[in-house]
Amino acid sequence: MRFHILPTAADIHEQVADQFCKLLSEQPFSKLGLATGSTPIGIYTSLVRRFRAGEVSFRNATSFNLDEYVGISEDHPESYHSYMDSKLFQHIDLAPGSSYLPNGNATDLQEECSRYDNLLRDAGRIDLQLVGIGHNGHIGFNEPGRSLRSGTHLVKLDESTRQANARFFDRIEDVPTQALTMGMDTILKARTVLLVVTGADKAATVHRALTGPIETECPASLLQLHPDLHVYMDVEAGLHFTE
Ligand SMILES: N[C@@H]1[C@@H](O)[C@H](O)[C@@H](COP(=O)(O)O)O[C@@H]1O
Repeated sequence: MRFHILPTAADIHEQVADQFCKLLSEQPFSKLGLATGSTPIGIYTSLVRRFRAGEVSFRNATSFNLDEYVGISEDHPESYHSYMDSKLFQHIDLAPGSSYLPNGNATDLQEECSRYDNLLRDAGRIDLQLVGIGHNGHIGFNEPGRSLRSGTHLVKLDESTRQANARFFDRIEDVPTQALTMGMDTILKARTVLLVVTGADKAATVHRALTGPIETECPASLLQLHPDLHVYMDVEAGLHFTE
C-alpha cells in the first residue's frame, strides 16, 4: 500500500491523471476501471485538458465503470452513463463501443450482471482501477453487510448512501433505491488500484478502512489485501495518518 498525502484535491487530480497518461503512453491498449461520484470529477477534467493538449490518447483503450443506478433512464442527468458522457467520454477519443457501464434499465437485471461479468472476463484484468469511498466504507456500490459478492450484482442502496447522494437529485424520493455494481473480486483483480479520498468528512472512514480489521462491514477494508494499492488523500482526508 502506498500513501500519497497531498496538500490539495487539485494536486491529487493532477497526480492521478499523470498515472493514467503514463499507463496509456506505455500501454495504449489498457483497460481502465472508472468511477463516479464527486471525487473523480477533477481527474476527468485534467484528463480532458491533457487530451486537448495532445498529451494523451484513449483511442486504443477500453473502459469499464464500477456501477450504475437501477430505475433511472440512461439519459437522466444523474445516471452514471450521463455523468461519464458529460465529464469524460464526449470530450476524448475513446472509440465508440469501447466504454462499458452496467445497464440499470435491463429488463432482466440478473442477466445484465452476467453479461457485464462476461465482458469483464473476456477483456481480462483491468490495468488501472480508480475508486472512491463512500462514508460508510462502500466501494462502487458494494455496501457494508454480513457478506459481499464477488461478481457484478444488484444491490439495495443503504439509506445513508441515498442521503449522501441526495445532493445530486431534487428530492430524496428521486434517489434510486437500487443499483448494479461490479463486485469486490473484479475490483481486487485489477493490476493497480488507485483509491482517491478528499475532505475531512472521509478522514475517519478511510483510516478505519485501511488500518482497521478487514471486514465486510467496511468493504473498502478489503483493499488492504491488494498488492498494488495507491491511496491518494488530501491533508484533510489523511488527517489520522499524519497525526
Ligand atoms: N457509487 C459511488 C461511489 O463509486 C463513490 O465512490 C461514492 C462516493 O462519492 P463522492 O466522491 O461523491 O463522495 O459515491 C457513490 O455512491
